[in-house]
Amino acid sequence: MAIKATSFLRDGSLLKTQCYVNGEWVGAASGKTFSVDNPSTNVEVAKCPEFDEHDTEAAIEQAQEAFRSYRKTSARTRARLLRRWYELMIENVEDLARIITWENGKPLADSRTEVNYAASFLEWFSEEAPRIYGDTIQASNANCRLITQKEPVGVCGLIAPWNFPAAMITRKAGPALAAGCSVVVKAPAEAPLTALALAELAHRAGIPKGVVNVITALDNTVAVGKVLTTNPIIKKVSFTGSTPVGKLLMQQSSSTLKKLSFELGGNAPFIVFEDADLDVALAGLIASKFRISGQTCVCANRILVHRNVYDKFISMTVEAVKQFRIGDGMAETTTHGPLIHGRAIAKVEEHVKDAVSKGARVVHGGKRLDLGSNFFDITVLADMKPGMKVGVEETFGPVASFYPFDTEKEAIDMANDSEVGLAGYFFSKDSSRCWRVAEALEVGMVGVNVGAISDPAAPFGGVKQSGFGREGSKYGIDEFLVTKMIMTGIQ
Ligand SMILES: NC(=O)c1ccc[n+]([C@@H]2O[C@H](COP(=O)([O-])OP(=O)(O)OC[C@H]3O[C@@H](n4cnc5c(N)ncnc54)[C@H](O)[C@@H]3O)[C@@H](O)[C@H]2O)c1
Ligand SMILES: O=CCCC(=O)O
Repeated sequence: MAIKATSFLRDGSLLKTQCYVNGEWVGAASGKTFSVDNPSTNVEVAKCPEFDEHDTEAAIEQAQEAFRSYRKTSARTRARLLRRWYELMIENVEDLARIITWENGKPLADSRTEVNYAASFLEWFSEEAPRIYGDTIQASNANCRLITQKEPVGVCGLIAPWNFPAAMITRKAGPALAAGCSVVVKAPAEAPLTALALAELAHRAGIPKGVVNVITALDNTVAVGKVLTTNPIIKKVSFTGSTPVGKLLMQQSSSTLKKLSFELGGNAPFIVFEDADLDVALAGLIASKFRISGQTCVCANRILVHRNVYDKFISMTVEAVKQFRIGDGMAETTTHGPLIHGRAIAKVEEHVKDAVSKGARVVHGGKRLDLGSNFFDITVLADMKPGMKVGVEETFGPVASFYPFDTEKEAIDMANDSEVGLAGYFFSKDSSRCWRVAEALEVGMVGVNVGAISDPAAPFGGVKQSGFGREGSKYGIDEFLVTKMIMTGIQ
């Protein structure tokens, strides 16, 4: 039974439960809906439309129509629209944060941080929009003049995950709109209300109808994804999510050779050298490992600690996690909330059991909590060994697993022993080592003596099976642009 949100939102009209297509709020043609549940309580918070292939195709066609005129707007106009969208997010931080916590479960403080982070991508790309440049090139033929100009790639399909239901959308929609593209956003089924609230703010910001479209689906996710990756109108797919789904979408997108950027899963190494400042390393670990209970792609997943400081650093970690307050994300005192759903809990539980069965030691936590079906205790595992599932797969939960090492080479080899390469962190006071290790790590992003690396100014993305393309930064807009060469013959 859906609960009324107006009781805890200042502006109840931000809670939208229909899809946003061509500037209008619409349901699925079939009338079907799916339910969105609060992970803290498992209580249904809303129902959203179950879009199917036909609904999706209609949204894509509207986006195509909008693209024809939007691509011709001036960069300054697009900058102002994005700026206004940004300002509206900032004016509504509290309501947006509450919607995130309601459907995603993360503590309110984390949700507020996410809204500010998400808005920062709109601000950043409002500033990038007027700074799209081409080149003047010396043609080989003296009778020709050669320039390049950047053009918007076209209608984009944006597919985002539930763990950052605001930021993973603005990090794509911001550069897409700045470049002059229109978008069809497939909101995550677990947390679609945030995306719909963002659409409402885009509407209020005056973004022309059809430029931003937000659609929802649960059971039809695969069918909707198939349309977004095969429909010839879509020229670009930007996907953030797991590596297995990324592989499927890449295969599907090959049928029409779409431009792609894929932000996929991670398995971040976090190395603490003997010469590290352990207090700094601990602060970095708490920020990296336990942010939204370990459900981020850049979470430390394998904590490699020099044997001489191994026991001490584990004790320090246990003392720190004892201060956490696990509970319903809506309570201001909560520091760590539930996991997103039962499948996430089952995976964490399986990883812990697997590690223990192969000789790992549970130093803290290790089990479900009696707070609701989606709560798992903050867990610290010691004596980890290669081959345990925690080290091989992305756990995506509150499990800190510690591996001892003896030499720098051993640490680097262990860190690089992964199919994926998104983020990596290490802590050391030796500046030569800092350069050596930063350059040796096979990842797209390195945190040196820092555990929080997310910044709209920084290029975010991975190598290996963590995907390709960069979001944020001066590079993020290129993902939504194509280069046109114009050669002019002169008489
Ligand atoms: N690299 C990054 O920037 C980044 C950021 C956040 C999350 N992630 C990754 O995302 C994963 C967690 O998110 P998730 O559980 O939502 O991932 P997921 O891959 O299951 O889903 C991501 C999105 O894709 C949709 N989806 C799933 N199957 C689809 C299909 N066949 N066609 C079209 N869409 C489909 C989902 O509904 C969701 O909207 C983790 O692996 C995490 O590391 C990566
Ligand atoms: O989950 C991955 C994204 C996290 C971030 O951008 O900080």
